Amino acid sequence: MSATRAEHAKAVAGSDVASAKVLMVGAGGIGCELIKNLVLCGFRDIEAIDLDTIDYSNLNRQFLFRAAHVNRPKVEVARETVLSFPHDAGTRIVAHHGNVKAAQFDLDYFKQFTIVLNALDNIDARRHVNRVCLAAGVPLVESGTEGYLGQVTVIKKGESECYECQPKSDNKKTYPICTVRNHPDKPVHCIAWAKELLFKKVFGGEETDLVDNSEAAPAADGAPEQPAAAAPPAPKLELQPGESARHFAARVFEAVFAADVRRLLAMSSLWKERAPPAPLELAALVPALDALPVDSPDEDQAAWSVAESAAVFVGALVRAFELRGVRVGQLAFDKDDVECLDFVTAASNLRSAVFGIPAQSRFKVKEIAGNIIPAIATTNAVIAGYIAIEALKVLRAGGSTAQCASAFLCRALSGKRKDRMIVSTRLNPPAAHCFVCGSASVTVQLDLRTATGALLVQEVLIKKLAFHQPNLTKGDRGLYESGDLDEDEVAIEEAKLGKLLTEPPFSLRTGAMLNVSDQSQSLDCELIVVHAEIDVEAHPLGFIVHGADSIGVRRDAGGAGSAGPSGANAGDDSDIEMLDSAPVPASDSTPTARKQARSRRSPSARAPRTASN
Ligand SMILES: Nc1ncnc2c1ncn2[C@@H]1O[C@H](COP(=O)(O)OP(=O)(O)OP(=O)(O)O)[C@@H](O)[C@H]1O
Ligand SMILES: [Zn+2]
Repeated sequence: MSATRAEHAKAVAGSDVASAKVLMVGAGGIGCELIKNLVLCGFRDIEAIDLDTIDYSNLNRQFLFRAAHVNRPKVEVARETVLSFPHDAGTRIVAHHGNVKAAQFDLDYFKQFTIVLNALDNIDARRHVNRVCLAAGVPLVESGTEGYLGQVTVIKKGESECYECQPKSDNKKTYPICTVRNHPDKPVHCIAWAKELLFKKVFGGEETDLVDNSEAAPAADGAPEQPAAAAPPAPKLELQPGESARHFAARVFEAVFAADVRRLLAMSSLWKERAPPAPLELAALVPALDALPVDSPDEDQAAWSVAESAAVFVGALVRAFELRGVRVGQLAFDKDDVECLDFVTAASNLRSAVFGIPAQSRFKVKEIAGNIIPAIATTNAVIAGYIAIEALKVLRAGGSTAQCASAFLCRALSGKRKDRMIVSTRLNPPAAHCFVCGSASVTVQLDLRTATGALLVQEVLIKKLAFHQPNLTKGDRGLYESGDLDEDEVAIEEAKLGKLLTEPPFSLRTGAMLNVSDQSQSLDCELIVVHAEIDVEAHPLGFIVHGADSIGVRRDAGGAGSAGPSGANAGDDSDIEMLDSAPVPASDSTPTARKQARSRRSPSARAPRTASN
């Protein structure tokens, strides 16, 4: 935008803009565009929060960043670069490098803003900002992009639907852990195994058991089927002193594609109605191990043969040690890292060979394992433009959302006249069933014979319902506390997590009515705990949240009172999560699995820093 156009925008917007105090959350793809729009529109009092640092892969579209900025906090560089553009002399930008969920960004912090603009990439952070803005009564412009699709909407307490009024799917599929570990039947199960279990064990130093012994059927006398009962603990897969990388690779191969497969074969109950797996033998596939070339293969589009996969498996491990040395054991999967991708492709295809599943090309594995939906710079630019437009409407209406709309950027011409890329609709009113902006209660069904404090607090309250620091009470009895606690108090609260919900301090019975409150989100709601036998194949997390659940089925969507169980995809570590590669509708601003994982980094892991001019 030229200086003249900026002058024009300012004249149109008037003094509301110059006097507004605006908070932007996220300084990535959308945020870079947005902060530039804000400054050029004449906003003079801006604060921005982002927890990330600049990566090379951001440079193609996060245009405020250059190669020299790599590893610096995004938010600080965004501020510096944008202040090098023409701007009002009085423009003040405060950059906070930190997590928006950190204690310093509390209700009082949010209350000072005229408007908050989200430029985030994950549901968890969006839910948090949604809650704090509702409590603070500050209008929030929410946005998201995915590939060519994008969306902007405006949220204000009592006026419009909040971020959590409508069901959100995070586009992740979960696969039952037992299927992935013991009896895969799809390529994606093998890719999930290679990426989430084997890779983390070999490269990430995790002590994962690759076989689930609990699946061994009990024999007639009640003892588990052999050899599961006598099964040795999973061997550690680490390079031994004096061992060559090639021989280590061969040992890993033998452990996971032969010994583990024999362990599985011995669980005969698994193979009554399934074709049994067939162990592989490395010597038959790679006859001359010591002379094996270790280069990465050129072939990307066609699936490798089993022998080629075996060779790539060894080659990728050898190269990883040559290139990374002692850092093997602390690596995280990166789809753009050749060794990572070769290893995961080869390992998943070898596993597929064991179970008679078709092999996949490296290209396809990259797509599935890398959760790839390309980020498109133009989509971000269009959406950031719309965020600014909606923000201007709110300011002109004195903080009201009456003139605002939800805008959807579509992939093809759309709308009634089929002549628009951007379709807008009126804002929906708040949903009565929402436990966040309304006063509905939440019901959770779990098996009270086995459910622990950890299941209720960590899985239900934190992961499923997105509480940040939940406090749990029953009447005037405090059951669990989190947040601002000293070390001793933390130890006391942590000890409760191992307790059964039927035991003190919980002492819950079916139908118990609890209160959950979270000061960091200024949210409280009623939680009803109901005992039920949970079908763990259908609900691998071990609970069902439903009833007046904003992430279950809507009551007003036909199933009065019969809200169905919510999806089992709220970030469960006991299942394997993979992003479905299918594109999502524009109405769903979703994150990638990687991004969600990043948002779960604790605030303290990245100490907030502040810079201002
Ligand atoms: N809890 C949070 N607090 C502060 N900032 C956050 C939080 N969660 C996400 N963000 C920031 O939101 C921004 C989202 O932008 P975007 O998705 O374009 O970034 P990106 O992850 O670098 O892009 P890509 O994933 O496409 O490479 C990121 O810069 C990220 O750091
Ligand atoms: Zn709501």
